[in-house]
Amino acid sequence: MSAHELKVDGLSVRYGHASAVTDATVTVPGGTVTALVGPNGAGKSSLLLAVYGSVPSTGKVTLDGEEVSRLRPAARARAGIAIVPQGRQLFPHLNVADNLQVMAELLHLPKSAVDNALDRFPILRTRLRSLVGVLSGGEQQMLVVSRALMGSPKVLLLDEMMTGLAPLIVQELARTVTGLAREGVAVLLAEPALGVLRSVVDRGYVLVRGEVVAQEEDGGRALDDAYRAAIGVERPRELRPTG
Ligand SMILES: Nc1ncnc2c1ncn2[C@@H]1O[C@H](COP(=O)(O)OP(=O)(O)OP(=O)(O)O)[C@@H](O)[C@H]1O
Repeated sequence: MSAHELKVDGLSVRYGHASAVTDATVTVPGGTVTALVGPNGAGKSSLLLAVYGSVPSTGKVTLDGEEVSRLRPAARARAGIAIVPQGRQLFPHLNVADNLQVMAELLHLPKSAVDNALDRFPILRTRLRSLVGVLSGGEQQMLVVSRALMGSPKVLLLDEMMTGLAPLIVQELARTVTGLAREGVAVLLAEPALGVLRSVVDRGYVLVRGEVVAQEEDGGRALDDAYRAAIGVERPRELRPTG
């Protein structure tokens, strides 16, 4: 698969008179995991939602050189942009299969798409008829990722995907995300702290008060340092290089 590329150029999001994102320029090349880090309220979700088209914005979003900024969310999804939203946004009173079916219909996919979506996380096959509300947090997140992957997206936006999950689940999801990036998907993950994701992140941006204040190309550890410098927090002693 060839590598895809998402470009966000001069993107701004306003809610009434309040500015959530100001003139953000971010590139997400396929083949790498790109992170967007910033404190709570920095505008990470707003930027991701604007790329997906579910909040209004100004600026330009292009996917593989084609402008998608004027498309509605369903059309952007069909163009290849997928999102794992913060808070998951599943239908808790529908079962696993029906939650996937809803996305299959949105993307105009054949019935077999539901079955294919389960290949990444086989444990979900054993839960097909379970109501989503009774799944564990980890299973729900696997379902959200499976749902996002149904249309074989070119761009995957992940909003605080790891929050509140057990370390083993985080590792499994991180492996999946890295694999997708290596397949050429342009992966952008937003987190308020990288934590264990430091080791899977290749490059990224620091967002503070809606503005991109730093860009880092040298991996998650360097991005973490840039983030700490931007918000004026020192790295804990155990994370500092020795010697
Ligand atoms: N629907 C909305 N209406 C009005 N203001 C909003 C709305 N959504 C977000 N905001 C405001 O926009 C700013 C950016 O919020 P956003 O959720 O994008 O940040 P974030 O970095 O994702 O934060 P968090 O990590 O807490 O989700 C915040 O000041 C927030 O209060």
